[in-house]
Amino acid sequence: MNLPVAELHIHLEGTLEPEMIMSLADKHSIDLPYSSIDELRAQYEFSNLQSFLDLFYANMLVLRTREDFYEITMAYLQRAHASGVRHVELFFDPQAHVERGMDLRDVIAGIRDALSEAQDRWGISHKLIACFWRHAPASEALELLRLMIAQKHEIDGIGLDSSELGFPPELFVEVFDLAREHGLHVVAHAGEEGPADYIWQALDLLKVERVDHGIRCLDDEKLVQRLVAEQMPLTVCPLSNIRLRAVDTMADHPLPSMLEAGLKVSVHSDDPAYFGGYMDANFASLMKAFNFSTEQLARLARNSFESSFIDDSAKSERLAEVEAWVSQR
Ligand SMILES: Nc1ncnc2[nH]cnc12
Ligand SMILES: [Zn+2]
Repeated sequence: MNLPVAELHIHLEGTLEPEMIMSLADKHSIDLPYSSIDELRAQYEFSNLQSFLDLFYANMLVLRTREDFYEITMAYLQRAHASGVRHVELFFDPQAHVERGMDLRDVIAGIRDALSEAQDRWGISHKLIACFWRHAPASEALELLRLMIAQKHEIDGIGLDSSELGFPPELFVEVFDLAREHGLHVVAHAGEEGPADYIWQALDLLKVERVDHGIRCLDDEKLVQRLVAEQMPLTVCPLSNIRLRAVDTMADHPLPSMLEAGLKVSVHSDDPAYFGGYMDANFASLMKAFNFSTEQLARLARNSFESSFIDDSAKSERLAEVEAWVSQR
């Protein structure tokens, strides 16, 4: 299809493919509880968000060095390039890596090396977003953010992820206030499994610029009206929603009605190594279920660039690529 898009909701650690888990475990002599890739793959059946997160956090322990972060980021960017991604805003979970003794500077340097190389090789532009865990105390996130600011870590924004239910955005007001004071962009997962109220909190208390997922907004008509009026971006992840059972089947996915309602939605891959594929697989699955028109596809692509944090002139260039794609259809 080759639709040019911005990938705005992708967790670096969620691109860790089973083959790389095995090879990194081998490289670092880490004993995994699986003896083969097939045995590992057999674990990839999820009943909800938490059942996925348990495996996701266990597997990412194989990432140990700056080179590992370079390798996983490069492998992702190569796939992204092949699936039409022209701009990426990459999430990573700093707490996961600090917790096992890594120096965050190595993590970020490895990721940044690959991002710069992809910019030179394929013209993919980028931003880097550190996501804090909502299942961990907000004081821990605050301490880490203060350190990242003091050490001038090269991040462009912060996000909020991990287990949603029981961990409302209101717990993280101080963290988000500090981030905004320092000119960082702010986004948060909200309304993936959690209630529409968490989306209100993300907007009113965290003052987010984008809501990650946000599909549960449909339970609250007033909220939908507000999101439409403000053209607040929602980064929707169709394959993720199916695999984590937030939605039953692709045919039941609310994306077409969200588009129809005038919500600023775009399509993203979340954790593609776990959910059955990258940007292209998400679009292929949507096309099979909904057979979107050229205009619907172009709207999703335009929304992705308009929702991104790239500057206005780069945004215009990317939007022109979408129009060129439309005119070739
Ligand atoms: N879908 C998701 N929701 C919350 N936290 C995550 N971390 C990685 N993927 C996530
Ligand atoms: Zn996510």
